[in-house]
Amino acid sequence: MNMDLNDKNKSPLSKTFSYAFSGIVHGLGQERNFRIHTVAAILVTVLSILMRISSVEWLFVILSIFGVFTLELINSAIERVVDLTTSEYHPLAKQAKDLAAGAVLVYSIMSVIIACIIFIPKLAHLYKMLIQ
Ligand SMILES: Nc1ncnc2c1ncn2[C@@H]1O[C@H](COP(=O)(O)OP(=O)(O)OP(=O)(O)O)[C@@H](O)[C@H]1O
Repeated sequence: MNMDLNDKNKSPLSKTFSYAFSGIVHGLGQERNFRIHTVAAILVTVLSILMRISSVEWLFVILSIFGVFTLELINSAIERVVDLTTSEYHPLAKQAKDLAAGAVLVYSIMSVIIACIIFIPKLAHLYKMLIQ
């Protein structure tokens, strides 16, 4: 409630940004999966720089990284809404959480496929050069 009073002087746009930003910070702080995605994103970014990937490849890497983060945030939001609705076991609560988790998994699988398409040929080429 105090936060709402303090925020009265802010413009609606800056409020929107600050709420969205606090959601991201909360996700990073509270969600284990979010931290795993952050480590993976840093590793992929470093590998992309080292491998000097093309602009088009960067677009796919960026879409993969931001897509997983976005879906993970939506998944966390759905988990909280479900928990707010019921603390009892309910088949629909299970379906809602499993569907949201499934969405993250589907996108993560796509991201891994993209990473394989981009990096396996480059790593194979590097390996060939090293053993020659
Ligand atoms: N109220 C509920 N009713 C029925 N099943 C539930 C309920 N809450 C959770 N579950 C089941 O337990 C699983 C784990 O739920 P939980 O809320 O612990 O999320 P989680 O998988 O730990 O998510 P994360 O690791 O991202 O925090 C859900 O995917 C769902 O199958």
